[in-house]
Amino acid sequence: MAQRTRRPLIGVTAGTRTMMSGAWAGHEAVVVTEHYVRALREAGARPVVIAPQDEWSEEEVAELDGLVLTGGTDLDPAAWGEGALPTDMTPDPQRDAFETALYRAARAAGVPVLGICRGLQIIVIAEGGALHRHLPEDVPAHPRTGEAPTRVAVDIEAASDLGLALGTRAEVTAFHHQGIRDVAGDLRIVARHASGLPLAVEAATGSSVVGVQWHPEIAGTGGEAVFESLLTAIRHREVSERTRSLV
Ligand SMILES: N[C@@H](CCC(=O)NCCCC(=O)O)C(=O)O
Repeated sequence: MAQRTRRPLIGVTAGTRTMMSGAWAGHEAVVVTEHYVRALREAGARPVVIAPQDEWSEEEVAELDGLVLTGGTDLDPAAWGEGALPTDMTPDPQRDAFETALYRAARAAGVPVLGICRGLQIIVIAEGGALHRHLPEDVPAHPRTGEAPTRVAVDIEAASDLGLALGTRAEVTAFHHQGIRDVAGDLRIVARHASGLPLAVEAATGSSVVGVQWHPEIAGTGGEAVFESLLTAIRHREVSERTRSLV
């Protein structure tokens, strides 16, 4: 086993899917694409998959160095006071509640958070915001990104962690049919598409929170800098905690 220093421990959330074949057909499986694990490993981190069937205490979340909220199905619109629509993907309220609790515990503990696609939407709703339910109807000027992974251009605030990581304009891979309608709480919009649709948020104060509507974990899409930015936030936290303990 290679001798190495302790890599930052980053929790990676997951969804569930029913096994379709084999001895365990009909049983639930924990699912996360390997892209997230590979992207974190290549950034020098130690990814640990967090099963949505589990329950983590605030103390256990505080043991993490970072948290990545991953992509997946639509959120339950009841969370922001709306009803079901025919365009909705089947929500997973248990996963919604679990990831929202993880996010809140991470924020309380000062653990840096990166939200990707659905993960960004979990952050927006947890902070009191709301989502467009079906972009082809709600923002017709926005490219159709719900049918297949699609390359789109995004304009990024220079004075933001994402701006430092990616510059003020980037081409990214998007795969979503819902999007940010309103942000609230401690979030600020730091990136938009030319259609006007917000595509990324960051926390205005406190520990690092970055949420992107696109998929930086997909290899060859230029997303590495987003994961390096998470690792930088983790290092900054370690240094500030070490400095605080010396005072
Ligand atoms: N359902 C929401 C979020 C879309 C999303 O997270 N897509 C990625 C799915 C693949 C993965 O698991 O990463 C929407 O459509 O807006």
